[in-house]
Amino acid sequence: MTDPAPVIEIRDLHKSYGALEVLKGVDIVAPAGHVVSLIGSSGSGKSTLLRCANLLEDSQQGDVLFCGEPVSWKGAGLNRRPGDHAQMIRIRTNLSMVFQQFNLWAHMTILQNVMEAPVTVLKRDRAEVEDKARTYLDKVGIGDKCGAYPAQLSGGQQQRAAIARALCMEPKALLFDEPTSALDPELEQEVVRVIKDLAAEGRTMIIVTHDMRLAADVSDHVVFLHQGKIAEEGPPDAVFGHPKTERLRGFLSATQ
Ligand SMILES: Nc1ncnc2c1ncn2[C@@H]1O[C@H](COP(=O)(O)OP(=O)(O)OP(=O)(O)O)[C@@H](O)[C@H]1O
Repeated sequence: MTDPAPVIEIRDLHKSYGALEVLKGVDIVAPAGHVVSLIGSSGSGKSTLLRCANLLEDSQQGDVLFCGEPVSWKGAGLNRRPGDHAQMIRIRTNLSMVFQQFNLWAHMTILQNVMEAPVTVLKRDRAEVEDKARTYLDKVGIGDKCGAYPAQLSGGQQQRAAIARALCMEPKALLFDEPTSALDPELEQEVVRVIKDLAAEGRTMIIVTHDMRLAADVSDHVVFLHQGKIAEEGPPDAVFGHPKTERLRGFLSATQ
């Protein structure tokens, strides 16, 4: 059976910061409903790749396609001009990102945080957005925290609020950048459960993670990045159960 149509396609992506070559020609495809996890040592370029995918960073070479449409700054003909803003917002709306450090607004309640971008950036109807926001907060298990401020929540609750905020954009795909790395182990599991539920619903996701169990449990495809290149990839059973390269075997034994 052939895979469903790709939602995200990354083709031959190259990214440098000055003389530092971080991505050296990376190809990744995330078909609709699939979960792709990116694993690899610190500094291998995982976060940079996600940031290029949703236009937080520009790349020097290669393409990022969203539902077949080029979204790299260069590929989309974007030039950081004011007129390009609308297209950038459309792309970011469809590729909603969850960050390691939650990035909630401290001066807003949890409900306001979740509603902020759909109401002020996307100009959606406030009452409809509020209904959706409450539904997504219930879904991630913190429906009773609508009126609380981020500082009044645990890290796990804050990250679940950040996931509700990403869902409230009604994106076509979710990008997670180490969503559990800033959490204590017991809080980590609350967030892992939510991500597993999203995977079971058939959401398209790319997850950068240091949590090999999470990658093994939720992924359709696992990509092992080493020094800016794909060193090995495949279904989780193969990557974790039968690693082919010495490099991946070394990485996996170091992370156990
Ligand atoms: N804005 C930047 N300017 C200069 N160098 C950067 C910048 N962002 C990242 N780098 C460098 O690029 C390399 C890859 O960083 P990146 O954050 O993508 O790695 P990573 O695999 O996500 O690492 P980690 O697992 O530690 O988060 C690192 O050497 C980092 O120092």
